[in-house]
Amino acid sequence: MSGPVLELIGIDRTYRTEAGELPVLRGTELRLNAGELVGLVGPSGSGKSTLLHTAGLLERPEGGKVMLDGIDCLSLDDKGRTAVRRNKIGFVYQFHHLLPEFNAADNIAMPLMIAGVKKKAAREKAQALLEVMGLADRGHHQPGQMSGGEQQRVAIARALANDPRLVIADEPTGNLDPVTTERVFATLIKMVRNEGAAVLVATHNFALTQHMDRVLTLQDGQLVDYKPE
Ligand SMILES: Nc1ncnc2c1ncn2[C@@H]1O[C@H](COP(=O)(O)OP(=O)(O)OP(=O)(O)O)[C@@H](O)[C@H]1O
Repeated sequence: MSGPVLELIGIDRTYRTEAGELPVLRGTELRLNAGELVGLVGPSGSGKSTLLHTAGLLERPEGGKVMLDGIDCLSLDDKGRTAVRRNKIGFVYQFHHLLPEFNAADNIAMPLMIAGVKKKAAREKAQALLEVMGLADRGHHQPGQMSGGEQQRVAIARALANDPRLVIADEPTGNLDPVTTERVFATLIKMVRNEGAAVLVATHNFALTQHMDRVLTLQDGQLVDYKPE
């Protein structure tokens, strides 16, 4: 598909708190193309999570448009937005949120089955992803039987299971040591480049930004190119 994967157009998001109104996104613009890996850095409280939640259709802004593969997502009803989220977006979080009572293969296969893929095909896809992640023989292990880095690779495989067009990652390697961080991130990059997805990664880890095509930061609610001092 040609055209940008994700377009945020004039996004406004203001939190209303007891202390008054807190504008976080102000006419924010973003365009992400297929195969593009974009980092989002900036101080705590600058609005990174708000931006990711907006792009991931988890939060509804007061103004603007979220276009995903040309679909005007905010004009959809809840059911339509949920379908777009399930079919087109993969999420990776700092803490993996794997289901502890299910093994690695089933954790990866689950979103596929929820999306209507038959069990056998979902299991085959899960196994293929485990192989890419270097975890071919770990499918039957539960998260508690795996290291932090292995669990995070399972979580990335789960996020990529339904071939998302957009991957949203919030501190995807936040709780990992530097060596595991590089390994996990390299795997994420490899998969994303192969699949041609677009990726938006919020991180405090500047070492990771060397792998990115562009690095942005939020300044007064607007995205600007990040320039190291
Ligand atoms: N639900 C909410 N209600 C009120 N204020 C909120 C809410 N969520 C976030 N905020 C405020 O909005 C601002 C942006 O928060 P956000 O979580 O997007 O920042 P962040 O850049 O992701 O921070 P961090 O790096 O610490 O995760 C902060 O000042 C935060 O306190």
